[in-house]
Amino acid sequence: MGLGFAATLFRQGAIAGLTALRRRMLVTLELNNKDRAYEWFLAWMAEQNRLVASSSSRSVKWLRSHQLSLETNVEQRSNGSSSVLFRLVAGPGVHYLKYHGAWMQMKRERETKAMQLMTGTPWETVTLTTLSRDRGLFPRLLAEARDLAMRSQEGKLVVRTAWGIEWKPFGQPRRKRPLRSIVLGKGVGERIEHDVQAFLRRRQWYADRGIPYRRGYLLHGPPGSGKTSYIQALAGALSYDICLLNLSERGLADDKLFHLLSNAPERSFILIEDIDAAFNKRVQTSEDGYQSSVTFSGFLNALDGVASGEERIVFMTTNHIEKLDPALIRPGRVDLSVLIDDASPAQAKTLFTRFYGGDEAVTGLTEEGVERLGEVLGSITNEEMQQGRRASMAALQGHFIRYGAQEAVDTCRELFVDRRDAL
Ligand SMILES: Nc1ncnc2c1ncn2[C@@H]1O[C@H](COP(=O)(O)OP(=O)(O)OP(=O)(O)O)[C@@H](O)[C@H]1O
Repeated sequence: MGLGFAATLFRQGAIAGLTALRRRMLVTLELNNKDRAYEWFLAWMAEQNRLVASSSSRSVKWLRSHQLSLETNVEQRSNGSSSVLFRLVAGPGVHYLKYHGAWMQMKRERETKAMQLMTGTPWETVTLTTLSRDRGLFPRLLAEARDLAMRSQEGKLVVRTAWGIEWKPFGQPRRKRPLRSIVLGKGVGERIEHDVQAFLRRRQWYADRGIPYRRGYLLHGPPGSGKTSYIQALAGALSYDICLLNLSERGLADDKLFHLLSNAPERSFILIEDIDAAFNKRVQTSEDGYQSSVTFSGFLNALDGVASGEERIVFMTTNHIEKLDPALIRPGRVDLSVLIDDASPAQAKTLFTRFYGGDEAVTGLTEEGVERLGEVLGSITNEEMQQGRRASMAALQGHFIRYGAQEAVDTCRELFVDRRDAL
């Protein structure tokens, strides 16, 4: 009996001792996939896996990951083409690494029974454990992971879409499009750009007057005139992201919409395209007849939002401004409304020069081509244009991609078609 008692006492003592030792000696960090740092950390691990294999990692000298998961991404190259990339990330299980001389255990766990209600993805956690007493180790590691994530987005445009009540990146960050590659009517682009810049400079002015710090823009005009392209290029030029909101998305309801608009990531434009299709009868119906549960008044409420000091910039586009409810376009919801029209002869000429100007083989032709293009376009009378004989910038772009300079000029008149039904 005495022996048994002593053995139990010893066991309990050992357990308590071990727990105390673990508490004193081990430092643990838990990350879950609700946090942005979670993705950054996994990407950092994947990168270290690659670097350690080629002995070029500066901070990690040793890494063993036997369980890997595959992540497939599409990357856009600078010439516009894209390629599929495979990335091996640390899968669920235990991994070991040596970071700045300290051994660490990394454990990735996936909760299989419970899901995140709004997004339908399983809960995941990563637990990092180390014996090192250096308290700065984890912050340093996370900062490295964050910097790596930021570097991979530098010079790129991140487009996010709503995923439940969260904004998640849609595909890989895209190459930014230069603002000057969008050729708009005289002063049109500058007007929008200056307005946005003036708004961004006046945060304090809004705060002093207690006005909600938000601004709404409506770009209207025929299809293919560059509305969406301009907004994306402007976001890129100002190093903003785009949050693309589709109001006819299944499962989107007033409360979720309100949450999404109130919790958009900082430095992002919220872009709502074809707003006329969404609410022209104050009911939201998608192509297959599905009626979204977003109501018109719910949408207006979400646009107005809670009066917080958070910056919010909303861009809406439409082909049919006349179909919009006046309640939607009143100041406060739409502060600047701009017409982005079909190609004027001047725009067509600028686009022509952009296409063929840098091409050595046709440089001689370019000036002459622009002249001739001007003549051809000039021969389309104002009356004809008013009758609807117009060409969209998208059509001109397609034409210039298809033909050489000479042929493009010779055949461009046929681009000017009757677009009255598009207007
Ligand atoms: N003003 C422009 N300058 C240069 N390219 C243009 C311009 N307008 C359109 N394009 C080209 O045409 C294509 C379609 O443009 P975009 O989607 O921006 O038009 P949109 O006005 O938003 O059309 P929609 O109203 O149908 O959404 C893009 O590839 C873009 O490069």
